[in-house]
Amino acid sequence: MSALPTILDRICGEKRKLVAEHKAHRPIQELLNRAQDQAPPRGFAQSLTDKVAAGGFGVIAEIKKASPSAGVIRPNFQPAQIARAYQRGGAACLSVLTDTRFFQGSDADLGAARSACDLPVLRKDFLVDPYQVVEARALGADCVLLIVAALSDEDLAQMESVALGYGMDVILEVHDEAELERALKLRSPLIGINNRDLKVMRTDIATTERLVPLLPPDRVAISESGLESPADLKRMADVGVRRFLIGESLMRRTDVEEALRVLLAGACAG
Ligand SMILES: O=P(O)(O)OC[C@@H](O)[C@@H](O)c1c[nH]c2ccccc12
Repeated sequence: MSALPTILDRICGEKRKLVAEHKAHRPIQELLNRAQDQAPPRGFAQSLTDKVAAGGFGVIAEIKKASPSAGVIRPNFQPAQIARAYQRGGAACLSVLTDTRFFQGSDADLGAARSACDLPVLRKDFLVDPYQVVEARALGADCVLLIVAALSDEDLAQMESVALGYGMDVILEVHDEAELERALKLRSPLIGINNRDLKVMRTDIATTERLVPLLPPDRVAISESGLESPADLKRMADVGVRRFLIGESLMRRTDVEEALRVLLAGACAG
């Protein structure tokens, strides 16, 4: 019995073809050399922890022009400007969508955002091959996201070890109990609980509330997707979660610095 392909299957299928093309154009050795030439990663997990230790929230603010679920989110899209505004607004880290086909992002967006500020940057893409992890470091990325639903245990372990070998941080993204169990067999302490089900694109922040009690004490949760208001962040803080990945609700606002500042101030008050 074969289930219908999900959106995640489609995206990852296309990604595999793209990676094959990239490999033909740019041999891995060239990428390895470029990755080797990069300055060391800016501490991504550390930056989140610093904000939390100071009594605040660690926000990974996302730079994203469009998404499959929402279409175009931000028509006037200037990654460098947004990066600086996010930093001024209190972000701990940035996430930059580099997928072109579904999110209208690019590798160049990551470079532009990262060189415009001092924040550590997550390369947000659908990684299906270790080649893309090396590519991420060659682009200057400080962290990669590995989507447990999209990868075998072997691929996860291999890609994680390449990233950790470069001193990058790794977010292991899960959406349910079975995926969490697989993530816990890996080494990275950062567990991204995606409130959005990438198979059907439905979002419910109760997902974080359900999964976070299952995390052992040596892992830290990052609640991802669908977070919009100070009340949402307070609800997450009530179950002990103080690290967030926030995109669309900020990207829809003209002044993202003000939007982030207001969100954080509202969540910290009362
Ligand atoms: O825009 P939102 O709802 O605030 O969500 C941000 C982020 O969590 C979301 O973009 C995301 C989480 N995991 C992903 C994996 C691939 C692409 C995108 C994502």
